Amino acid sequence: MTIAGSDSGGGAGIQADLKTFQMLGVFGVSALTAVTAQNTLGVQGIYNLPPDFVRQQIDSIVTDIGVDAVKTGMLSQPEIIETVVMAVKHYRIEKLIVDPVMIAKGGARLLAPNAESALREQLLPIAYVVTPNIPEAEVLTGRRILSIEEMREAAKRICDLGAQRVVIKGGHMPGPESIDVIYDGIEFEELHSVRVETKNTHGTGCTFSSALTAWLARGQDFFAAVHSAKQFISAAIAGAIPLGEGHGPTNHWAYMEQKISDSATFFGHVRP
Ligand SMILES: Nc1ncnc2c1ncn2[C@@H]1O[C@H](COP(=O)(O)OP(=O)(O)OP(=O)(O)O)[C@@H](O)[C@H]1O
Ligand SMILES: Cc1ncc(COP(=O)(O)O)c(N)n1
Repeated sequence: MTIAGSDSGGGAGIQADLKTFQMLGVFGVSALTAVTAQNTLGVQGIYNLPPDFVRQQIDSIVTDIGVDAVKTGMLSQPEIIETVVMAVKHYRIEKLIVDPVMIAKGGARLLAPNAESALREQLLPIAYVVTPNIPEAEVLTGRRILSIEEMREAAKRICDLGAQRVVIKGGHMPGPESIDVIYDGIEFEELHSVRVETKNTHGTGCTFSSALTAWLARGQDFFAAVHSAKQFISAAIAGAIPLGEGHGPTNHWAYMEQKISDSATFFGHVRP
């Protein structure tokens, strides 16, 4: 399940999450927190849903269909965070993947400033894994992050805040490689990938965290799931789609296309 906002542009938010779940063979369900009028140029409008109605959607899903893993994206308001925290505790959801979405690429706030403390103090302590980008990790820890060493220190601090595991995404750190730091509370790992020169990176964070959620739902262990999610996002960025005038979306079917062309057979037929 994804608990997140709708991106009318289809590259981020609920739409990115459900497309990713589908590509990875996971049945996606959703609880919407907000509806955005959004395209590749930015966010033109935000309509928050009432917290009670967010809870109602979660109740409808969990009491009937059930969930193997839950991710959160845009949570917008402190009241929505409190509602999600209560529901996660009530249903004893263990695999909670928190993507602490704060600010969209174009600069629009997707989390009210007065919701940051609720995210830090209430949501992080119940997270199985948190996936901040560098600016989000800076807000969560209150420290600047300018190096890999500082990414590691931030990961430790985020675990000290109560999260069980952390992936700090390095997309915002300049350099020829995009380096993510993974920490499970005991061991660190760094994931390196060649930085693709593209402006079409709308939705990279949502897509990465939903791929991670899908692999965790499928039962992969933490480090393996992060590696698999990285493969998915790397293919999606390499094959990103130049739609619109601004930051175009990543390509949610690129990973599967790659897998199909890598394999000699497709649906049992030998490829020509
Ligand atoms: N230009 C790039 N080339 C290769 N990998 C990238 C690039 N940009 C981001 N990534 C990778 O994409 C994933 C998402 O990272 P990123 O830091 O962009 O998340 P985000 O900031 O939450 O996304 P957004 O900027 O869309 O809000 C990470 O695995 C990161 O290493
Ligand atoms: C509804 C919504 N949710 C999240 C994001 C951030 O997306 P990302 O960090 O993946 O670019 C967004 N732009 N819109």
